[in-house]
Parts: sequence; C-alpha cells; structure tokens
Amino acid sequence: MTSFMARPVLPLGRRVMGSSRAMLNTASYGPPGFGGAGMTMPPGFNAKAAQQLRAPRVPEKTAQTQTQPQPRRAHARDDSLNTLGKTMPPGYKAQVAQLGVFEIPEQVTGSVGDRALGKALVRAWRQDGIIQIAMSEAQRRLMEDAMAASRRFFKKSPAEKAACVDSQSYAGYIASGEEVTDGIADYSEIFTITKDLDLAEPRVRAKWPCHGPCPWPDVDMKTPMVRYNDVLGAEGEKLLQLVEFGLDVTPGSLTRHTRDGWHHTRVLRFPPRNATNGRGKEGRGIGSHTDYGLFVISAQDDVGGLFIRRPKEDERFANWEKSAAGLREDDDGWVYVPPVDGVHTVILGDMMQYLTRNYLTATPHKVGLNTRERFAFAYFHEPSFQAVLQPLDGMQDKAASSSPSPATKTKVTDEIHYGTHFTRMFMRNYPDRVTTKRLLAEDRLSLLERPELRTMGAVPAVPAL
Ligand SMILES: O=C(O)CCC(=O)C(=O)O
Ligand SMILES: [Fe+2]
Repeated sequence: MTSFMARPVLPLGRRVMGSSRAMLNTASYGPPGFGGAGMTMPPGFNAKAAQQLRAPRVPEKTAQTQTQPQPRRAHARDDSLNTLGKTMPPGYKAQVAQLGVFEIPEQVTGSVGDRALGKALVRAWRQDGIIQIAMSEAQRRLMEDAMAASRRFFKKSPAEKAACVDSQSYAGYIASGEEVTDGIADYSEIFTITKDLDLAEPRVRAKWPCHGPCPWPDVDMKTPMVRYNDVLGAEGEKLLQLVEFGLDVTPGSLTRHTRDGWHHTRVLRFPPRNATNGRGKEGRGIGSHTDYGLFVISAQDDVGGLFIRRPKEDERFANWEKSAAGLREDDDGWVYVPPVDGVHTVILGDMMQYLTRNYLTATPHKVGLNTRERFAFAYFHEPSFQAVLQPLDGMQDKAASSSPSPATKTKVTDEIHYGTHFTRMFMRNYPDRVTTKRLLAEDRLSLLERPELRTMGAVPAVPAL
C-alpha cells in the first residue's frame, strides 16, 4: 500500500508534456528472466539516457501556452524502466509501458486548452490503447479509503462474503474461480457494484434484467465505495466531454447517452500465483477480454498484473458481435502496465469502439497473477441501460480518411441496445449464478425488447450508484 501514500505525480492545475507514442515504443523491453525470452530492448539502448532525452523539462509558462498538450512521462527522475518492469508477473513476456500522465482539469468548459487536451487523449488512445491520468488529492484520498475497505472485505470469511449475493442484480461477491473468461475460470475475487436499487424501485418491481439491490456487507464497505465511485463518475463525464472535443463531434453526442448511466465497478483481489484454489489456469488472473461500455477508469496497488494490447489494424475485435474473450491471450505483442503511484489508467470499451466506427477501439487486456496478492479497482463508465446507440455522425469519414484499410469499412450493426449487451455479457461470465438462473426462469430477457427499456428517461432518474 505504500504506493498509495506518496504525493501525486503532478501538482494540480498543471498540464503535462512529453510524447506518449515515443514513450511506449522506445521505452519498451522485456526484462531478462521474464518468460525466458530475454530482452527485447534494442542492444545498447540506454534507458536512463533515453529518458533524459525524451523528457526535456518544459518550463511551466511554455506548458501552459501549448495548444497541443502532451502527457509528461511519469517518474521522470527515479523510476527507471528497469524498476517499472520488475513488477511484471513471473512467466509473462511483454513490453513495458512507460506512459505519460495527463492532468484533467477540474471543469471542462470547452476552452482552447480543453479542445487540445481532448485531441491529445484521442491521439494517445489510438496509439497506445491506454492513457494515464493524474489523481487529484481528493480522488487519491477516496481511493485509499476504498482500498482499505476492499482489503477488509476480502479478509472476511468465505461464508460472510458468499452471503453478499443478489438474485436480481449482478452486484455482490464473486468467488475466485466463479467468473469465466473464454471457458476458463478466472482467479480474481470480486465485489461488483451496480446501481443500488431497492425492491420498491419501479424498474426492480417491473423485473428489468440486472436491476436490483447491491448486497453490501456493511456500511464500512458501502460508504467509501460509494464516495469513490461518485468521484469517478464525475471524472468519467469530464473525460467524455473531452473525447467529444477530441473527435470533433457535437458536444453532448456522447454525454447524452450517460444520463443515469449504468456505471458499475469491480473491486478486485487476485491471489498470489502459488496460493490459488486450482480452478483456473496457472498464473492467469483474468483471461484476455475487452470491457463492455465506454471506458474503464482503473487503479491498482503496487503489485502489478495488468497487460493490454495496443490498437492494431489486423486485430479488430467486435465483442458485441462475436466474443473477444480469450483472443490472442497467449500470443506475443502484450504490453505490461506497471503500477504507477497517483494515477488512474483509462482504457476503452466496446461501446466507444462501436460509436466511433473503430476510430477508437476497445482495448484487449488480461491480468496475470503475481508473487503477492494484488488489489485493484475497475470503474466502468457506461451508457444508460436503456440507451440505444448508433455510430456518431461523421465517424465513418473520419475512420476512413485516417485509415483507408478495408477493416474500417465493414458494415456495422445498425444499433446496439446497451442493456442487452450488458445482460448478455454478464450471463456469459456467470452462467451458474443465481441471477442468471432467475433471469432465465422468469424470462426477463424478453423484457429487453420493450419500448420502455429502450427509451432514455422513461423512468425517473435515480441517484447514481
Ligand atoms: O485488474 C485489473 O487491473 C483489471 C481488471 C479487469 O480487467 C476487469 O475487471 O475487467
Ligand atoms: Fe477488464
């Protein structure tokens, strides 16, 4: 937990500099001994010297007048690539990402700076598949409280944890080995937080799929988690506004879908690789997959385990049409995302890919087990359950002009009902859960076709999470 106690990477109110692309390309290597593949860093490459070359100290004044903000590389001084790579789980071979850190303003107003920042974020996602954003002091405090609550929760007895299940929502506890990715059990132990709706709530009474209470174990868990989620919800909305600027689409084109968004969070614990229950695959925490909504804001402790794939023309998954679970899991080409103090990472989900017609793509990722237990949060910023999505106006041209390959010209599904996508994905992950069984037994899936489940605002908005 030491990594959460130090000061943030950047002070507030500063925009950051550097070149994200160069960082990921040239700062990548596979440390000797990891996966037995040896170094992939070019011979003679001096990481320290390269860092200095690539990270000129930009005077504060210049940074503020830039219209093309770029992230500054984190840990410019004392975290060499070697240090970052050392946390990679054993048995894995991957490049090591050394990403810049973007700072998100307290408010997004549409200023010149906001527009440039939006463009820079979009550029970074298209290049690297992931961005890092600095935590504010308030976010850091809430994250630390939530992390402490997570550790307390996962220490409870198996029976106490197993009691945190709801038959109507997918919120609550998922034991290690219960979740399935590509037919193989994941070792992650999870508490999922979905919108907490009591039994009298109209949507719950009407038996809408996935709608129900969040089975909190106690207020010690609930209070810090709700606070942290709320602050991430606000961060998510700002990021969406910035993405609108980055994509040159009409303001509101994305945020209109997140009114009463179906945001949810996975509070995660991974066992050490030598202390699993044997139900999954050795060394595998979660198999490769893409997440379902717009984007995922994540935090991790200092242990390490997350790997992503960068966007590639010849690796275009469309998870809403054909499962991307398990794809390329054992292939080369993974990038390790080392823990960095004081940052959230943000990767993109299926719906962002769909809305932008592949201009932005969902980031495949997976988690390896390390020598120590690992704790992480994944907050999913999502459209409303009722949202019926269609690709954004103008995205066809943008995708085609930036990338003339036939892959971008494939016919896209006419529309996607987010609630249906979410329900299908959760049924796939938890085939044996009581929630899935009740959904099927009560034929709740047929409700997904009803107009009130496809109309934004059909039900009065209820407080988020
Ligand atoms: O553990 C992480 O960092 C990511 C977890 C993840 O991919 C997920 O919960 O969907
Ligand atoms: Fe994920």
